[in-house]
This record gives sequence, C-alpha cells and structure tokens, in this order.
Amino acid sequence: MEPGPPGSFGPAEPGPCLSGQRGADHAASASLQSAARTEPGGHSLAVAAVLPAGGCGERMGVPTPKQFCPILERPLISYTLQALERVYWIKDIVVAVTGENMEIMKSIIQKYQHKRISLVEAGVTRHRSIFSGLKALAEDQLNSKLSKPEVVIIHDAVRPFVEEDVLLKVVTAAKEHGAAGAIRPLVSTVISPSADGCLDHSLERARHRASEMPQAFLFDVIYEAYQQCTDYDLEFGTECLQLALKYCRTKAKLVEGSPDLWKVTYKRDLYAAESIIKEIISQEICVVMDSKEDNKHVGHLLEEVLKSELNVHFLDFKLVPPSQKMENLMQIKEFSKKVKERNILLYGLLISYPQDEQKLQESLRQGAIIIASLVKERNSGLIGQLLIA
Ligand SMILES: Nc1ccn([C@@H]2O[C@H](COP(=O)(O)OP(=O)(O)OP(=O)(O)O)[C@@H](O)[C@H]2O)c(=O)n1
Ligand SMILES: O=P(O)(O)OC[C@@H](O)[C@@H](O)[C@@H](O)CO
Repeated sequence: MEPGPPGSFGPAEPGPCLSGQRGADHAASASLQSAARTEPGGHSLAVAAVLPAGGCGERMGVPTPKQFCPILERPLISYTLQALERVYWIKDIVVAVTGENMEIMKSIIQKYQHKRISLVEAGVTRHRSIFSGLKALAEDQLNSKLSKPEVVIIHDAVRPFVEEDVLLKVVTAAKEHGAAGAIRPLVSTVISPSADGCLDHSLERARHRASEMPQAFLFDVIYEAYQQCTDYDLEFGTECLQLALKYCRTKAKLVEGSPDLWKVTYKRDLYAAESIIKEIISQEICVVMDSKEDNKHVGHLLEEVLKSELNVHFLDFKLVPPSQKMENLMQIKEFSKKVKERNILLYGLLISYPQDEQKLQESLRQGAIIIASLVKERNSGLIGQLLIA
C-alpha cells in the first residue's frame, strides 16, 4: 500500500504527501485567486512568505528544536513548507533558521525537494528572525537576491496545517487594508493578575480573539514598522499586527481562521499533529492486488468493504498478473526496504477468496480490517511482512 496515489497534491516528493485543499471550495478559491492577484491593468500581485524557524522549542521539552521534530519520520517544518509550496502564487519562501541548524535545513530542502526556498540567519527572538527574513526581501539590502514583494505573508514554521483559502483571504485583506491576520475564538478566558498574584480582572471572552497565523502585510508597511520599532519590541513583542498599528497606524483586518491553524508548542501538539497527518494520508491509499483478471470483482468487493473501514476518499486498485512463485512474494521484502527510504510503507497481505460467497465476504472483511489498521498506524515494523486475512 502506498500513501499519496494520483489525486494527492503538490510536487511528487518522498514521504507522506498531504492531499490538496481540504474543505476549501475550488471554485471560490479560483475566484479569490484572480481577485487577490490581479491589479487594474492585469498584472499579478507579487507575494512572498517569511517563515520564522529559529526557535529552540523550550516548551516542547525535547533536545531537538520542535520545527525539526519528526512526524511520521518527516520533520515538522517540511509539512509547513509543503503547504506553502502548494500555493503557486507565493513566489518566494524565506525561512529564518539559526546558523547551527542551517545545514539541517538545507538537507531537508534537498531530501523533500522543496522549491522557492531561501534561507536567512534567524535572530535571538521571533521578531528579530522575522525582521531578518524581511531584510532579505527588501531591495535596499546589498546581498538581497530576492525581489521585493508587494504583499508578504508571515507564518510560523510550526503551524503545518495552513490551507490556500486562508492565505488568500489574508493576502486579499492585506492588499486592501495594509495588514491582515487570522484569528480564532478563545478557548480559555483571559485574566489580568494583580501584583500580589490575585485576580485583578478578567476579559470578556466573547469580545476577544486569539491571534494566530498566517498574517499578511503590504511589504512596505511591515518593513517600515520593523525598521522603526524599539529593541524592547524586538526583544519581548509577540504580535506583528501590533507593530503595524503602532508604527504605521495600520489597523489590520482580522480574518476568521480554521481550527487547524494552531501552533505546535507542547509535546501534546506533536501527537495531535501526527494524528491529523495520519488521518489525512489514510484517506488516500493505493492497493496493489495480485489477482487474476477474471477475479476483478474480488477487488471491487474489497473496495466496498474497505470504504466502510477507512472512510476512503480515493481508492486506486492496481491489478497485476498473478505472481508465479513464493519468491515473487519475497520480493516484497526487498522492495519495501527501497521504498521505505522515500517514507513509503509497503506491506504484503494474502487474502484467500473461496468460492463460497459468505466465506469470501468474511476474508475480505478481515483483509479490510488489517489494511485499515496498517494505514492508520503506519507501523514501519511490519513493512515487507506478509500478513494473512
Ligand atoms: N528566536 C526565534 C524564536 C522563535 N522563532 C520561531 O517562531 C515560531 C513561533 O515561535 P514559538 O512557538 O515560540 O517557538 P519557540 O520559540 O521555538 O518555542 P519556545 O518559546 O517554547 O522556546 C516558531 O516557528 C519558531 O521557530 C524564530 O524564528 N526565532
Ligand atoms: O509567542 P510565541 O513565540 O509562542 O508564538 C508567537 C505567537 O504569539 C504568534 O504566532 C501569534 O500569537 C500571532 O502573533
């Protein structure tokens, strides 16, 4: 079984490939795209993205900075890059990483064939890392190889579940208002403590929102704001929208974001991200059946039973000529080691299909249960093994 058969989205890169736009209406997206990117006179809007990825992930509580922590054996940041690369109208993606992680980042770009990526040195705070990314895009910098965009997206590298529709909304809004940011309803009430550690007052939750990412700005607005802001802002600030307001009197347009925009901060977030990614990739599987041509209906019966197990959006059957000898099956073992390098997990499954219809249904149901658990768990310990339903 292979994740990501035809129908997945984005460049053919190794490893779990998250399918394309989830939930966004393609027609709406197309009309948004044309509105967001064409100007009077028809030239398209130049859009770039800055991804701060220079943190150490202290709250994650592991030695590896969280942006490089593996999810299904693929670094978290690679999923975020994949999500942004899927958006063809973002022409440059500038990633800010620390000098010590530069080589790791380059190897990730190479292994997962990421495109349109430029790397800059991160700063000691998130704002300084973002500023470093903006400088790389500003044309007033000596070593700038990138052209200045009209609109720049700022998005945390540890927010992998970002879809084109919200990117389009913040870019469209930033074009009109100068700045825009995704927001979400508060889950907990915000309170203000007094100096003696007691409650001073609480904010009315319904009237407040959590500021999330992505955010977008007219490049000149946010670049000017960063150039003017104080060291205190750069050291302790956490909100880019506030910089645009404070230094450029630009009131950001707030855009309701989807629940998936959350930031991976604590270890629990990594487990949650892994479950979401497993759910995404388990909606698209490919079953290669070693079945004689005249037993095609067995494949369709298995497809029906599988759909009840996996809530499958897409199922692609490959019927291959029957394998002659047991050693052909042994080839699965060798082949599975090869494809594992591309983070594709291959398992063998023998399903007997007796003439008796009831027994046939039973073995197909057993087969579907095994396939469903292999896809959901992606247990790499079973690759190349032959399971029997
Ligand atoms: N000096 C820094 C600090 C943070 N970030 C980035 O800003 C994003 C959001 O910041 P946060 O979640 O706070 O990341 P960390 O600072 O790594 O986390 P922690 O505060 O737990 O150390 C992350 O992609 C992080 O890599 C950055 O580019 N440069
Ligand atoms: O403060 P942290 O570095 O954990 O994360 C940054 C977040 O504050 C930021 O991404 C959003 O709140 C939007 O500004």
